[in-house]
Amino acid sequence: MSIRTRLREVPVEQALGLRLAHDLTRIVPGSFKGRAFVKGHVVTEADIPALLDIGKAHLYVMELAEGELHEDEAALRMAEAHRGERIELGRPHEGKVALKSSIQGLVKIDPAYVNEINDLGDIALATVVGDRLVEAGGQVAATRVIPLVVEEALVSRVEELAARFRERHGRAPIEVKPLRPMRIGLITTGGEVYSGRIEDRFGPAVRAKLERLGSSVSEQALVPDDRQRIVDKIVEYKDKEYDMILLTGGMSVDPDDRTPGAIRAAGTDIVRYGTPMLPGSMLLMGYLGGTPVLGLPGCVMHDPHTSFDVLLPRLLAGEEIRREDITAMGYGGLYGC
Ligand SMILES: Nc1nc2c(c(=O)[nH]1)N[C@H]1C(S)=C(S)[C@@H](COP(=O)(O)OP(=O)(O)OC[C@H]3O[C@@H](n4cnc5c(N)ncnc54)[C@H](O)[C@@H]3O)O[C@H]1N2
Ligand code: MOO
Repeated sequence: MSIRTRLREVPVEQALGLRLAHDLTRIVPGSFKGRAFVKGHVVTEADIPALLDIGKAHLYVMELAEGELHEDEAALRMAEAHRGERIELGRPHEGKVALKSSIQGLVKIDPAYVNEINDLGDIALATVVGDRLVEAGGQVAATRVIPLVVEEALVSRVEELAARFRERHGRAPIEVKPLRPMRIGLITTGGEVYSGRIEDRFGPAVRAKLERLGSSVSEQALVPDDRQRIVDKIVEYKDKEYDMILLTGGMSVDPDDRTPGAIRAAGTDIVRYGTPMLPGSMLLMGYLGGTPVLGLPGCVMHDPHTSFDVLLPRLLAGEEIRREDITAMGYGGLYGC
């Protein structure tokens, strides 16, 4: 690629609307040294006296050749091509444009698409990992071109790939899904809690995780380690049409661990018992007539980043969790346990 954009020297008074070819420095001895004007800045009426003040009677301006784009415009056009619903663009800063979420939600980014764009060369598209929670105002990606000036054809190619993605998938390559407020039934198993030997600490922890994402526990039941009692409660909560049923306690290998068997016996289709993520490996994911049913292992009570915390935003965004989604959680799923 040979760039034909040229530098031209012009008197300051004739620079209105032209683009600075490089940063201009201002020095005030003892108090300031820094950039007064940034490379790529388009000169305005008000800038002219300020430029004369820092001793610039002539400037180098950039004359973009036909079919070439300045880095700021290239970044803006690419960001616009990638972005979908609930994504806002930042202003170009040092040639890069940020994509930020306008809400708390689930960020969707297609990894194959990101690779395809970066494989074009002369482009950086850096993103967070998709299918994760993003807070309102949180940055999910940033993009730029590498040289100061690029062929417009490169940006057009990005726009074509983005358009093709939209056609195939019915959505933009980068977007954020809103979370739905859900009503949740919580079943707390464990004889030690049921009998009052110890205070329930799982309930408050699960409530806090749900409320932070706009959902709430509608009802909580304490149940002893008795398979039939747990089954009955699951069926009761299904009949009450809660959006999701969560169970805590008894998820591992002790003789008193009745919860996975009870979830199965209630008629739940088990997507997977056991999740390749640490912490949270003993999590069970299933569906009972379309209602998500999860068995939550002990670490969910005290650890802020478990397999439950990864799956919850997806469930609240209304996504169905499949076996392959659980399988994929192992790569990058070691958080320390
Ligand atoms: N040999 C193995 N040991 C453990 C395994 C395993 O697979 N093999 N799994 C480990 C993992 S991972 C977890 S997590 C823990 C606990 O799993 P459970 O979900 O079965 O938890 P419990 O045994 O029911 O309880 C553990 C601990 O937490 C207290 N607890 C439970 N519920 C409440 C509550 N609502 N409020 C307060 N405290 C609660 C309970 O009394 C126990 O002290 O197992 C590992 N070990
Ligand atoms: O499932 Mo355990 O909760 O990994 O620590």
